[in-house]
Amino acid sequence: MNNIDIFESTALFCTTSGAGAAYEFAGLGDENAADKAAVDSIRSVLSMQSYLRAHIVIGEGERDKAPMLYRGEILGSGGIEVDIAVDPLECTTSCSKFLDGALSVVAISESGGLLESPDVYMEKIAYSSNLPSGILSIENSCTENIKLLAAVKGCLPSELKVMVLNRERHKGIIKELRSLNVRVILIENGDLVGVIRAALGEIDLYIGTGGAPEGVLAAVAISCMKGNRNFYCKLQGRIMGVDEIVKKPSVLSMTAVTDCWGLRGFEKNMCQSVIFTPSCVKRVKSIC
Ligand SMILES: O=P(O)(O)OC[C@H]1O[C@](O)(COP(=O)(O)O)[C@@H](O)[C@@H]1O
Repeated sequence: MNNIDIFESTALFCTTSGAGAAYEFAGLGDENAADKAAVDSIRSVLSMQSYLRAHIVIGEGERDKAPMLYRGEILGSGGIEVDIAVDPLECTTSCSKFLDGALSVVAISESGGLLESPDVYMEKIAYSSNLPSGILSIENSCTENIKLLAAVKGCLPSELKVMVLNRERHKGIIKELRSLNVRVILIENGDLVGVIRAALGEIDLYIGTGGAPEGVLAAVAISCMKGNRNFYCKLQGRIMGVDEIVKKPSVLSMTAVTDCWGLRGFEKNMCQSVIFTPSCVKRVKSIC
């Protein structure tokens, strides 16, 4: 087994375990209990590892004071030194309400491979990896980016589908999109999958401000895709692309707690995951 295979199986083990633990609380209206179950379960999986020494660089949960794996926490008793970015339960609200979109997510890289970031907000734009790099800028107005994207795609702004988190802070962006007749996909939660879907070309653009942990995890997925890495972000005043966030070959595993992006939610010890590695992107079913 090479390192990437080890990272892949460990990441999958973590997310299937986290998803199963969170699922116990799906629909019970207690976000923190669901989050804590996923956190505890992933922590115990990583603590058991005798072939990894895991350094947590992203442990989502600081911003909303949710249970979390701590940035700087070291788990596992030895072997390969790795960086881990983890969102034990992405879309906690969706899990607590038994709505679509809840996932358990873990990324693993060789030591020093992932950006270490606090759980703060990050501005993000993402578009298809089949389009040229750098045609849009996080510094442009939304209107400028839409006009540039429409010109490169040879279409009208009204033919573009743009995803935005439905938040008060995005009122201005949504107003600009409406004035251009763009089709706006307004989501209540889950910009991690939104950014990945834009990079895969399933939607034309993801734009807006969300969590930095979700941004780093999305960058890992995009670092594994063929083509251009069209994800740009602004974190604490610094503009970055995927290469500044992911510096070494990395893997990402996402397991559905509730139905999400074509993955069936956890059910009778069966779970569905999507795994991104430098050589492939695949969907897998496992028994847990
Ligand atoms: O809800 P906020 O504060 O606008 O933060 C946006 C972030 O929340 C999410 O929608 C869900 O994250 P949580 O599971 O931590 O609630 C993320 O996808 C997104 O990056």
